[in-house]
Parts: sequence; C-alpha cells; structure tokens
Amino acid sequence: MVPYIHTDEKHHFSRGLFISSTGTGIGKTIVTAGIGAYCREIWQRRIRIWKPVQSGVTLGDPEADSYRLRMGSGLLETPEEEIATWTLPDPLAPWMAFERAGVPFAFERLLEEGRRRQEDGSFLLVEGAGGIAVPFSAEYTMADAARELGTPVLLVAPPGLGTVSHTVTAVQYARERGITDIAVVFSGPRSLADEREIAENARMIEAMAGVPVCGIVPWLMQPANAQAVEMEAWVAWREQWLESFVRMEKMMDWLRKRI
Ligand SMILES: Nc1ncnc2c1ncn2[C@@H]1O[C@H](COP(=O)(O)OP(=O)(O)OP(=O)(O)O)[C@@H](O)[C@H]1O
Ligand SMILES: C[C@H](N)[C@@H](CCCCCC(=O)O)NC(=O)O
Ligand SMILES: [Mg+2]
Repeated sequence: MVPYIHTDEKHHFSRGLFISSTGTGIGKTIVTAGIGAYCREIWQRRIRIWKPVQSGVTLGDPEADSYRLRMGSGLLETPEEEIATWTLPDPLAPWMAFERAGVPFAFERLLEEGRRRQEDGSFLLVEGAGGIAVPFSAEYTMADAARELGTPVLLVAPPGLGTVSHTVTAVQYARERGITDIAVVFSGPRSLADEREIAENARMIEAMAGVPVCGIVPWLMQPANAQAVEMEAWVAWREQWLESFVRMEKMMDWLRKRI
C-alpha cells in the first residue's frame, strides 16, 4: 500500500475534488471515473463518487453518468442512487431540468448531501453537470458547490483549436466565485490536435490563467451498448486507463498533494 502524502495545503486535504469542465460532453465522466479507479487501486484510498444532479438520463441506463462512474471507478458497493442524488429526464442545465420536472431544489440540501459524503474521511470526487458556470438554480452554479464543499477544481477541457479562450474564461469564472485551487487537464482525441498544438495550448493557458495544465488523459472509450453490462469489459477499461494515466507526471504530482 502506498502511504498517503500529507500536504501543506491543509484546507484541501481529504475533502475531495470537484471535476468540472469548459462545457458539456468534454470528458468529465471519463476523468472522474478514471481518477476514482486511480485513488482506489493505486492509493488504496477510500473514496466516494458523487454526481449531485444528472440530466437527460434515467438510473440504470448504461449511458447515465451514475452508471459509468460506478463501473468505471469500480466502486461497485455503491448503488447508483447514492452516486446521483437527483436524476432528471430532460437533457438541460439543472436549473431548467428541475423546473420542467416540477422538482423543487434547495442548494442547502445539495450541500448537506455533499458534506455527509465527506464526513467519514472519504475522498469525495464530485462531477458537475456541464461546464463550471452551469446553474443549479437562479442563484447557484457548479462553481458555488465546489467552493462551499472546499474542494479544488479540476477543469476538463478539449485539447484543440478553441480551447484557449474557453479555458481561460472558465478559470476566470471559477476565481470570481471564490475558488483558488484550480488545474486543467485535456481530454479529447489526439486527431484533433497534434502534440505541438497541445503543448502550445497548454503553455498559453498556463501563462494567461496562471493554473497548471496537467497534460492530456488517455483516449479510451468506455464500454458501450451490449458491452456496458459486462463486468470484465470495465475491468479491462480500468486496467488500460491506469496504465497510461499513471505516466502523466504533472497530473500525478498535482493529485498526490490533494489525495
Ligand atoms: N478520454 C476519453 N476517452 C474516450 N472517450 C472520450 C474521452 N473524453 C471524452 N470522450 C468522449 O466524449 C464523450 C463525452 O464524454 P463524457 O461523457 O465524459 O463528458 P462529460 O463532460 O462528462 O459530459 P456531461 O456534461 O454530460 O457530464 C464520451 O462519450 C466519449 O465518447
Ligand atoms: C445534458 C448534459 N449531458 C448535462 C447538462 C449540460 C448543461 C449545459 C448547459 C449549458 O452550458 O448551456 N447533464 C449532465 O451532465 O447530467
Ligand atoms: Mg458526465
């Protein structure tokens, strides 16, 4: 077992990590599940995974983030109902998805749910819905949830053309809402950007936003369709993910100080 490394940044220790992004469909679920597998399998760390609100799916659907987070991280003892507190049918920002479903939402209730999951010292991995400025309600966004839970934010961003402006503005927004500990990681097919362009984009984002860009995560499709119900397919996904993920030095350094 690898010993935990305590960090000087005490207020971050053990609270968890909020995985957000520059937009929707960028790779948060893949990254969250993959970091969950990394914490469990490499660090033997007790974790919880939480998607406070998911929209556009139903529980048990292999496309649902709650399903992919559970299978992808290997956190099989946790039922999907515990992974996602609210599951809403319309594929919308939570604010409107709550309204259309006629479901009342209280930000305080969300924070209670989050804090309950942090209480036993588990490392709480939280996946937002859509990007960092996506609203839960008229008052609160993903960034507010991360700030109130006291977690650092890992922003998942695409690696190629267009990412610099989106990522710099996402970091700016997170800071405005009071988040101080932020890093970026790229996710996306390498065919959309060559190594040089990825490195240049990382350099520009670091210089302009003043946050570390921790590289690009492996491109590894999660099991879909018929395969999504096969446990072995997910075990293989986790193994392959970890093999490349642990080689991301900058990501490992950043994570190690926060686990
Ligand atoms: N590293 C990756 N490896 C393989 N596929 C990826 C990767 N990153 C993104 N994708 C592709 O992009 C799609 C969207 O990724 P994902 O579901 O993780 O996005 P998300 O940011 O969690 O979206 P949402 O806002 O709906 O939660 C995936 O179904 C997959 O096809
Ligand atoms: C439907 C999407 N997949 C996602 C919500 C995305 C909201 C995006 C809103 C916006 O930025 O315009 N839902 C979710 O992550 O559960
Ligand atoms: Mg997702």
